Amino acid sequence: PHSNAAQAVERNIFDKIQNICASVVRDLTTFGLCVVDDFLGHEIGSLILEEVLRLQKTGTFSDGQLVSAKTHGKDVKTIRGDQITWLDGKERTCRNISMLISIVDAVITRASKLPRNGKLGNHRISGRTKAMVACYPGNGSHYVKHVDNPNQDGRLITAIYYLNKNWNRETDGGVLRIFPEGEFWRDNVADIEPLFDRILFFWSDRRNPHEVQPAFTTRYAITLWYFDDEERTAAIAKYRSESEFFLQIQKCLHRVHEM
Ligand SMILES: O=C(O)CCC(=O)Nc1cc2ccccc2cn1
Ligand SMILES: [Mn+2]
Repeated sequence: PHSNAAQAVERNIFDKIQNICASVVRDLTTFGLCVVDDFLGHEIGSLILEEVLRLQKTGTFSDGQLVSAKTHGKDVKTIRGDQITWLDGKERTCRNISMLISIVDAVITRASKLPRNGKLGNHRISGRTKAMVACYPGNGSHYVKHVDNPNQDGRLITAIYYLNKNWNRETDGGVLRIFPEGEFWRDNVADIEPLFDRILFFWSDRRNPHEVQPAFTTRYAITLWYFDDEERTAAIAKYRSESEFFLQIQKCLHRVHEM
């Protein structure tokens, strides 16, 4: 049996998760996005940051794709964009990142099962991608405006956990600018600073085009994408039939060459 103190802590965490789920449902339904600050607390956030820094030191990050920085329309130099690595959360060396993943899983699962769960009510969520750990080197690297899931690949919600202590948008840049569609926003944008221990949820589809503005300090984030069951199943079936189709074409072409 737990001590009273442990029971109090457990109840506190449970209440916290309940409140977060309620705000995820309310804010996704009303604004198409939801920001939660002080998600895990300073100690756990710092442990996660340490693991990410260790991953970077051990060179598991891929080299970020090259992006050309344009000035007055001329390609002045190609700079490295974000460096990324994918984790399934079972790695022994990333226990704290694994804990983050299971907590976000719990929040999304519970939010999608709450009664009166708004627009989440139309979806069954039972899967997600691996966790993508991203690092912007801070050399002015940015991410061009895009939609995460423009063509129904199954991804419903993007969840991004930020790890950047003492971030100052004036000097460090790196703001995530979302151009949400929907009545509430009209022509306004949502500028999200990548603050330490902040988590952001938003619909992954065309409702939320977004860009990362040039970052001038190293900028870390961990992203998870959650699948809508139906859309994901359809996307896999479509992918299978398309690759079948291309295999058939290849065989025909191959036969033509042999003739
Ligand atoms: O770091 C942020 O604030 C968000 C950055 C961001 O949008 N990253 C991102 C990264 C992606 C990598 C591969 C495929 C699609 C992707 C879509 N979005
Ligand atoms: Mn994106």
